[in-house]
Amino acid sequence: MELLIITEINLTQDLTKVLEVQNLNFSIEDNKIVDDVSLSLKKHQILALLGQSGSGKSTILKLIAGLLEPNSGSLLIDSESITPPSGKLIPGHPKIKIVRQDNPLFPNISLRENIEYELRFFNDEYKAERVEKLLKVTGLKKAEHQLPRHSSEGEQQRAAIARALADEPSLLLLDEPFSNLDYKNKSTLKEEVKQLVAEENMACIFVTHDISDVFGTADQLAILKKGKITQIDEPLKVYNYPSTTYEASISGEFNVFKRDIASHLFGITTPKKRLLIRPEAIKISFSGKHKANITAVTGRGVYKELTLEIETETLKCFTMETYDIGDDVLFDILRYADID
Ligand SMILES: Nc1ncnc2c1ncn2[C@@H]1O[C@H](COP(=O)(O)OP(=O)(O)OP(=O)(O)O)[C@@H](O)[C@H]1O
Repeated sequence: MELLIITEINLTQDLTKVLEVQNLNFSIEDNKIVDDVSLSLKKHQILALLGQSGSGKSTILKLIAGLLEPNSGSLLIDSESITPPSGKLIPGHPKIKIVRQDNPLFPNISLRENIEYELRFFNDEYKAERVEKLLKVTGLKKAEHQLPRHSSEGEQQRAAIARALADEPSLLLLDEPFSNLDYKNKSTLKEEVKQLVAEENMACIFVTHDISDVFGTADQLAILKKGKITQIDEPLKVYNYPSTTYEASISGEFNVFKRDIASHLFGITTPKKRLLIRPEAIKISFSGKHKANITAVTGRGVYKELTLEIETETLKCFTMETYDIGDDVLFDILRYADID
């Protein structure tokens, strides 16, 4: 009978769930820094945390890593409760690794030796095999004997990630892993992180200020405001259908119109107070339904931002085509979001 009950419990457990955060709260004196945060992550999933500076992104990572003790809430890793750091000699859970910008590599040993150091308690055979694999997947084989100070920012960042992965964690936490990298290094590292998360059978949370880091990398995007998650969903859903102008402004540019104006100008009836339109959702074409006049053209690198005037309203859109101030254009609205 007892055996039967245990089997039933195991069957209801989601074995792919790596992390479960429930109602996490953290304050410093009266200042609420993390406010009732809940989230969960399965194996192979990547979650991005995006929010204004000071919205609590790094603090959430530190709480999950066990570097800070929450005031309340619970954390489960691989369905096991994590003990908060108080009284522990080494804080944190061995299956959770965090890479922060302020925990640099050991300066006087090579990138390879930095990774090997994490594996010092393992036997030589496993150590050699693991280091080789990590050097390969992080693209560091050529740079393995370099000292950190003789290595590029990208190589140092990759070595810090490889070092964190040495001991096969279930969850990798990355605090702003892509900042300070040039475009090429950034896209390489983003691809490597995705590959590592899949190959190493783990989950990952990364913090960023830049929405472009999120697309193509993260499966889920959480927007933070004053310590609270205000929206969490697939990145494109958050981008195309932000809940409020806060989520919209954190993730890009937008146009917003009051309900009656939207109905009058575009014939769109929103059930909410306002209509939000991303500049990319406006398509200029000869068969467009709406007519506007171009009042400004601003260069934005490879594309241009056009300001369109319709009656007394203006609306911004992006284009790769050449237009001049004063041109009349026809356009369609491909997508919009209803917001309060
Ligand atoms: N040790 C501390 N003492 C007092 N306030 C703190 C401490 N650590 C963090 N804070 C405050 O908590 C808030 C959240 O900080 P946190 O570093 O988590 O934000 P963040 O979203 O990661 O910001 P950024 O994007 O600028 O790195 C900030 O207002 C910060 O000033």
